[in-house]
Formats: sequence, C-alpha cells, structure tokens
Amino acid sequence: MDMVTTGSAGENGVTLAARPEALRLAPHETAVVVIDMQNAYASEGGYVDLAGFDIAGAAGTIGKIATVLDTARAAGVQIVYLQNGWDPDYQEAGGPGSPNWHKSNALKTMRARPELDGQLLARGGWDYELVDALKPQPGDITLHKTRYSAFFNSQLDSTLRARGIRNIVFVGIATNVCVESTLRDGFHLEYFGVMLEDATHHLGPPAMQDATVYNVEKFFGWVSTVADFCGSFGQLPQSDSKD
Ligand SMILES: C/C(=C/NC(N)=O)C(=O)O
Repeated sequence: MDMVTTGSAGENGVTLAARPEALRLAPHETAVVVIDMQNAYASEGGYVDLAGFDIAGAAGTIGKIATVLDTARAAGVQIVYLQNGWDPDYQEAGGPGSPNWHKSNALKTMRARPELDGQLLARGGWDYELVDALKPQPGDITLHKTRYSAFFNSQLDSTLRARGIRNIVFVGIATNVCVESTLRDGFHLEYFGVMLEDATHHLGPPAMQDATVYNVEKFFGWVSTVADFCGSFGQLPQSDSKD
C-alpha cells in the first residue's frame, strides 16, 4: 500500500486510509478543523437557507462531525472550530470597495431584504452561533474568520504552529467554498490537508462536491471518510494518545 508519512509519525503514528494514498499521522501533530458549523450554514432559517440554497443535506453532516469530534478528543487530537462572520456593524465585511461586499450572498441577501439587516453572520446573533449539537468542549479552540479561507487574517496559522500541528483533518460546510479555500491555503503553508468527504457538505449542485473531492485528491491533499478516521484514531488507547 502506498503511504505518505508526515512530520514525526513513525512507529507510533496512526495509518489513515485515504485517497490517493494512505497517510501516517502523529496524533499530536494533527488537528481537526471544523469549518463554519453555524446556524447560518446548517440550520433552517439561517443565512444560506434564506439566500435560497438547498440545505437539505447539511443536517446529515452534524451527526457525522460529532462522531469525528468524539473520536478526536479521545485520541488527544486538537479540535479547532471556525466561525465565519463579522462585527454587528459589518465593518469587517468591507464596503463597496471590497469584492466581499459584492460577492457575499449574506450581504446581498440583507441588501435585498432590509428586514434581515444585522441578522446574518453578525457576531452575537443566532445565525453566527455554532449549531447546538456541536458546541465546543474544554480544550477545544474556537477562532473567528471574516473571509472564506480560515487562514486569511485569522489566528489559525499561529494557533496550529504554536502546537506543532502539521496535519489538518477538515470537516464542515461548505465543501466547495470555505473548506476548499482553507485546505488550499493550508497546502501553500505546508500543512497536510485531509478532507473527510462525508463530513462536509457543498453549496450549489452536487457536482460541486465532486469537483472539490477531485481537486483535493488530485492537487491539494487527501480525501478520507468518517469511518476510516474513527477506525484509525479510535484504536488509540485514550491514556496513550500523545504518540
Ligand atoms: C458562500 C459562503 C460559504 N461559506 C462557507 N462557510 O463555505 C458564505 O460564507 O457566504
């Protein structure tokens, strides 16, 4: 079996079945990064629902991600949650001089429906909050981001580097927007990125999920599944999980 060994993963590493080849990962050099599992992206009445996207498949990712996080915590793998959005006055979103002002569907939806102004992706509001089933637990880290890539203008890179983390396991929404943007930036920052395909969900037609899976597998990282992640990391003895 072809295998890529990352960082200091040697005899005590964990082998994760992945495409295009298996990975050997040291648990203490690995983080699960949870992208934007907020009401905005995963709940009825949240931003992407109001903006007209089909969110039917989003709810299915919540239980899958919860399973991944339970396994990761027991294995001593760092969990980092990202929350996407802006200050309540939307200064961080940028004005007409920013492409974000023109492309953000949240900002466009609020301009089209002024009664929603101040509600979508605003820190402090329900839309910005993580879904109830995925609340952070002690030891988890939660970071804020203001653009699609979680590496842009955020604390993510320094948070991971300070802990010696080399490998990122991605779960969350949306596969083809914030997950892919972050995985791509991580690749350029020398992180090994693994996307658990059944713990992510796309925005737009189903072909978008397939396109990101292809991009990750072929160009930017590795693709695995919840069952494979839990099968590998779930075998670690809880008291001996720091490699
Ligand atoms: C379109 C969009 C995607 N966000 C994400 N978390 O992938 C947005 O935030 O507007």
